[in-house]
Amino acid sequence: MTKVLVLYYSSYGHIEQMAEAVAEGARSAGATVDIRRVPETAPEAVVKGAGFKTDSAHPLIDGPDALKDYDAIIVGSPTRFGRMASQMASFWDTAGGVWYQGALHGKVGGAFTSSATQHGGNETTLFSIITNLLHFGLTIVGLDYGHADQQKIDEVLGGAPYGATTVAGGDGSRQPSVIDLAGARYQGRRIAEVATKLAA
Ligand SMILES: Cc1cc2nc3c(=O)[nH]c(=O)nc-3n(C[C@H](O)[C@H](O)[C@H](O)COP(=O)(O)O)c2cc1C
Repeated sequence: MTKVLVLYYSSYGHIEQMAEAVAEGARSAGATVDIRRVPETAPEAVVKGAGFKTDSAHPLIDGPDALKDYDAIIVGSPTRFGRMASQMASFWDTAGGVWYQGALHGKVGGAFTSSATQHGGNETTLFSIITNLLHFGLTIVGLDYGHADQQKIDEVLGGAPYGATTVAGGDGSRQPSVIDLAGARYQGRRIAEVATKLAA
């Protein structure tokens, strides 16, 4: 059975919700899915001062070698100054041994993100994740226009051909919408389907 890892970091829960939707989509394609977080690396004073969410039902990933156990790896991170969060980059920066072994070559990958504003850098964040994954040899699957609602313009929404996104608002009060979550599910399903086909 195809094994999918949804690996994420989330300070305020938007990416956590998107991760669950991505996982749902992958499961709907028949895959076995694990959702894992990367460790918090911000100082305690920042975590407390900025009100980061510290509780989660999802366990931490058991080190970089755990990446080898999956057919597909889908990475989610909030936007930080137009790129992935340092917490996520920091995890990948410990995976040099996995890179050296070429252990992820040919696996399927994808990216999803959240930003405060619609044009605050979510697409460049997706590409910062995708760039990282390409270095490890993953074959990237985005969010194709089969998720047709990404073309709507009558409401604020996330979603780009490069990956599922959501828009949190300047104060973080906007939650992932029905369409944003549908995009995340669609991408999860598509990635699991591609991974299953490549493994056949
Ligand atoms: C240090 C920092 C930098 C950020 N940079 C951006 C940014 O460049 N563009 C943007 O739209 N939002 C930015 N944000 C807002 C986050 O992207 C937003 O809080 C996040 O998408 C919410 O997702 P989460 O609930 O999963 O943490 C930033 C937030 C922080 C704390």
